[in-house]
Amino acid sequence: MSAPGKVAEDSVAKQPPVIDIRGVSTRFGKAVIHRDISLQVGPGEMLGLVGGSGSGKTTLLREIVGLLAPSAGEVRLFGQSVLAADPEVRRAVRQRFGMLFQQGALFSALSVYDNIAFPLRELRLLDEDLIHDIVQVKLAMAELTAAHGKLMPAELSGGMVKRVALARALALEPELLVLDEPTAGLDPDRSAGFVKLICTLQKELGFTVVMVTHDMDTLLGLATRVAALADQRIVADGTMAEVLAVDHPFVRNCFASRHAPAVVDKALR
Ligand SMILES: Nc1ncnc2c1ncn2[C@@H]1O[C@H](COP(=O)(O)OP(=O)(O)OP(=O)(O)O)[C@@H](O)[C@H]1O
Repeated sequence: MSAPGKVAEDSVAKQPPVIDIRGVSTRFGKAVIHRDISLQVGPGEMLGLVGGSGSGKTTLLREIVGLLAPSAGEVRLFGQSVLAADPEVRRAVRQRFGMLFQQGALFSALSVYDNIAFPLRELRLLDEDLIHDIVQVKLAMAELTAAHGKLMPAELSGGMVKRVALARALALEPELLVLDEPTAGLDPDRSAGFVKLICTLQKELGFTVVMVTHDMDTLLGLATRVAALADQRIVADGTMAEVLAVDHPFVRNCFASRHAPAVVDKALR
């Protein structure tokens, strides 16, 4: 008979990874973007995906959330295929992650309130009183007030747009947050504030994060693990210190920027 602690450990060990990318290859016409990529991300991890321009980072994020089918291989979220044939399975998987993509951050014709309420209304399960209460909670989580709810997206600063998009991504209490360049277009102070907000919420709510970023401060502030995409594959994957130890031209160039000393110091501390 196994000890009670052993049973608990076994059940944790059997949890499927939150993201399971298996043998993914991507082609657009003759261009090969990914070649046989496999990558698993476990609960609570915060993975930063880095790579040169055009290396296929956003494409991989689109495949993770099921917006694009890989040419070969499969992406599973929470143990289920994101492109499952059964629409009920797809819907259930869809409700377990939130995303914040660079393009189309908010619906410009809807108020802040209605943007955040949108995924809640889509469920067709909640009455308007409950939706109202949830929207207020999400506004507060994103450090916004009820008054912000009345504004239209065009009336918001860049930082506020990001916060509203984050509030909307968190509306359904996702277990996974997918972020494409979350701090792009923000000045360093706003960027640092947004990174801090995501970190605080992740500590409170425990969601898993996968993020694409070019910004070293964002990477250092958020990622507990880094994967580098180059030559159509993952050429480095691990802690920042482990990635820095990989001898690959992209890794050397990427971290040989003006930020390199800070990155190396923080990673190796
Ligand atoms: N739908 C598509 N049809 C054809 N080619 C595409 C499509 N989507 C992306 N590509 C091409 O695939 C390559 C990878 O694009 P992707 O946007 O994933 O790169 P990225 O690493 O995110 O780049 P960046 O850092 O510049 O945003 C690019 O050459 C792009 O032009």
